[in-house]
Amino acid sequence: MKRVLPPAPWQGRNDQDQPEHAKRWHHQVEIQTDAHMPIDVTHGLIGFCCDAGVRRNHGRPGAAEGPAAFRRQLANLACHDTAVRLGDFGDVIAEGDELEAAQATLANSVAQVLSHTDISRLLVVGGGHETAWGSFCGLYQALGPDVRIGIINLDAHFDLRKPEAQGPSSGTPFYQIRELVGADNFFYTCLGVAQESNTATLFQRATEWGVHYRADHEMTAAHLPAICDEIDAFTQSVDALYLTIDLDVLPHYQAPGVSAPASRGVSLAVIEAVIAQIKQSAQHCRLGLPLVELTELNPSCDLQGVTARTAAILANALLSDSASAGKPVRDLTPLIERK
Ligand SMILES: N=CN[C@@H](CCC(=O)O)C(=O)O
Ligand SMILES: [Mn+2]
Ligand SMILES: [Mn+2]
Repeated sequence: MKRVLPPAPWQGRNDQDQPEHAKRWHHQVEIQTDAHMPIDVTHGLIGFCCDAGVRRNHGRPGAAEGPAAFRRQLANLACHDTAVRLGDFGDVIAEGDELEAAQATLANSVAQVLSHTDISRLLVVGGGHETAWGSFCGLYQALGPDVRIGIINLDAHFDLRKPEAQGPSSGTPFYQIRELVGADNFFYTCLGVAQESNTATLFQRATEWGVHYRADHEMTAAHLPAICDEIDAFTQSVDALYLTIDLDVLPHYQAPGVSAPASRGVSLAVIEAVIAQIKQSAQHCRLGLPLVELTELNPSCDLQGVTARTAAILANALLSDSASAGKPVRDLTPLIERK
């Protein structure tokens, strides 16, 4: 198991017309070339190159290539928040079926970056949703067991499967997290659940475990005021937020490049509004939103890079404060009457 520097340089357009006002993300990136040399950045990025979790969950492999496709798309997006300096801390690469070792390396990398840098937010990109187990363990390691971590998962799936004989997979991370933190410290909300993609067993488990969830058809613009209130209430019961986004929460035409594309899905506009609300609510949370994540990007199933580009657009919203998705939800929904 290893952690390596980004395999390809960050490249993009260099506009000659007033270049100081023509910044793109590749201009804002600093690569950590020496693990012992601190870099002066505001945000961080770690890639997780892993197919083992999806393979064990009987899905379509290809997520190991996600971080590279993501970097290529983010590099050329215009960056309007030039205060952002994004530190690229490289990729954790899983070899073969060595899932648990790769997750442990990811956890150590996340904990190291969160504990030894001054960044306000770390983005983990890649893998199937088994990434969440590594990321969460890193956050838990960095914050300590007494900190109540609220998990917000935007996903068509609960991912509350009990690990089977072959071990954990992309379908088990939140089951594993509850085992780690204990029932009383498990604060989990799952938004965008597709009824036909989760068995009755999983719905029953979610209900018994007090998981707050919303179905995909309850995630429209008309539902945003209620969703915002729920996010606010959830945030008030925890010390820190961890937002994980499984790209299969989006409709298949917005995110075809995932293992399990959604027929219905939640629109990008609603996902962006939810992100904006989470960022706003996190300001009232003692430890904010230190960790965000984008999973299940599978370039081998993608069409014209649309899923990678969608992931990059979401990253722009997660990491920058001047993207349209950074505006308070209430400003984005002036026509919706609040209850
Ligand atoms: N992370 C993915 N989880 C889903 C995959 C479903 C599928 O492949 O159809 C799950 O295990 O339920
Ligand atoms: Mn998932
Ligand atoms: Mn999913």
